[in-house]
Amino acid sequence: MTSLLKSFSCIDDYDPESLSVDAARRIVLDTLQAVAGHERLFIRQALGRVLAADVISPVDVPAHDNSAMDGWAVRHADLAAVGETRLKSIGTAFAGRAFEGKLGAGETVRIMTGAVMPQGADTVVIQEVAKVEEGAVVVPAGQRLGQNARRAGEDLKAGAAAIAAGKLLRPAELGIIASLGIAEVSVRRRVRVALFSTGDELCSIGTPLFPGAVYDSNRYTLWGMLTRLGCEVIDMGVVKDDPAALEAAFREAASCADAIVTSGGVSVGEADFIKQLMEQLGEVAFWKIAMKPGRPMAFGRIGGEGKEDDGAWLFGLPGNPVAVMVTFYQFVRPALLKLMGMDPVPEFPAFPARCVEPMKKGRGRTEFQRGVLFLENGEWCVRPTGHQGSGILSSMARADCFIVLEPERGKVEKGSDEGDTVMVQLMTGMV
Ligand SMILES: Nc1nc2c(c(=O)[nH]1)N[C@H]1C(S)=C(S)[C@@H](COP(=O)(O)OP(=O)(O)OC[C@H]3O[C@@H](n4cnc5c(N)ncnc54)[C@H](O)[C@@H]3O)O[C@H]1N2
Ligand code: MOO
Repeated sequence: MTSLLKSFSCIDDYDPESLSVDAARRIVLDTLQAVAGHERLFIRQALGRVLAADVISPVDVPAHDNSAMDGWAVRHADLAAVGETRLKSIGTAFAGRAFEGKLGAGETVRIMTGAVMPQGADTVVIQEVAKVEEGAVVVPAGQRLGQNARRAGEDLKAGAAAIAAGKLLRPAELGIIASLGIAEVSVRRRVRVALFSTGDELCSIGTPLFPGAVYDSNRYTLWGMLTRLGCEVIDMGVVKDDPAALEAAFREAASCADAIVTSGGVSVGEADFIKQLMEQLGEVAFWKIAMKPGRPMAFGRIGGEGKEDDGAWLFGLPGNPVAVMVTFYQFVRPALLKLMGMDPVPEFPAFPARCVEPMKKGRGRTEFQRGVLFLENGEWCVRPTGHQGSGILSSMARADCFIVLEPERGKVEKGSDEGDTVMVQLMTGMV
């Protein structure tokens, strides 16, 4: 098979036993390309999709000079530098109903917010500072030329790219596209992700637990994270720890999906077949990362004979429920954003916070603890969410951030050499 991963010379150089989080993320992002398919959608359907081509503005926005405030449209040159100026009102301009005449010397027009600036006027005096006295409009000194007037094209210029290809369409972008009078846009097609859990101990909800069994929760957290990303999810259920069943599932998934996300079976136990099958059916880029939780995570490709449009990228996530979510947010989410066509793929928003409880930390690996942020005397603080075992999913459900402890860092403790300041990655509003 022609290698899709061969262009990564770093793959020859790294020690798979200790691949850093940054290196693993770089390999994933450098390997993947956006899916090729495009479709045209009405703008409401395009929410959460990625633009496939620049949106070129056919018009200036705003289309004409207009007032930003309710008040009086004036000619700045008429205003006295000192003292008051008395002007004669000659009409009214409404939004959507322009004043047709032209301002002459000493004249003003009553103007509403959004109304087209009358010919000759260059400045708007807000009504709160002007007085109407004995039929005259009295304007105090100190008005700035051009104040409260919005210029044609100041938001977007006709002929320029209003939104670039590669942008994820959020409500602000939908509004911009609508402001151009455009009803349809070209977006990348949805990314198809096949998903299955592996493990003989897994029981699906709706069936009673047999001795030693656990309910399959990973398929639900993964379905939720994938759905919020806007992927088309192909849920293939639970696959037993059996090489033949797993091989059949991989082949089926690779024939219909762009990416496959599995949970479980990536460690070194006697029923852990994922990496082995990946080697047999495709290629493995890496399978171990210097992090906790999520150390045994496999990334590679299944099938495809070296062609981009065949086969599927595989993310073999560890079975522990917290490890699934951590590896998803750290690697799978940015990878899927890249496949969706987002350019650039954004970094996880992160900032320093003071950790209010001491934490132990092993050197040599990145740890992703779960925490809750709060403000104390104007300072962002973070409290870990209790027991941090990688099977304790409630530690994740209570959290709104990851506390990221870098590889070289030891403990977190006030007064110690390493102190109590930690980096946190904000999880709220993600995806
Ligand atoms: N000798 C070693 N043992 C383990 C190592 C190691 O390096 N050497 N790594 C540990 C780490 S770290 C992790 S993480 C796990 C990952 O193992 P697997 O990916 O093979 O996962 P499983 O063994 O299948 O399951 C682990 C754990 O998670 C539960 N699980 C699995 N799938 C689900 C699911 N869909 N829903 C809910 N819970 C699930 C499973 O029952 C296990 O308790 O390996 C360590 N061992
Ligand atoms: O990587 Mo594992 O998730 O720590 O238990």
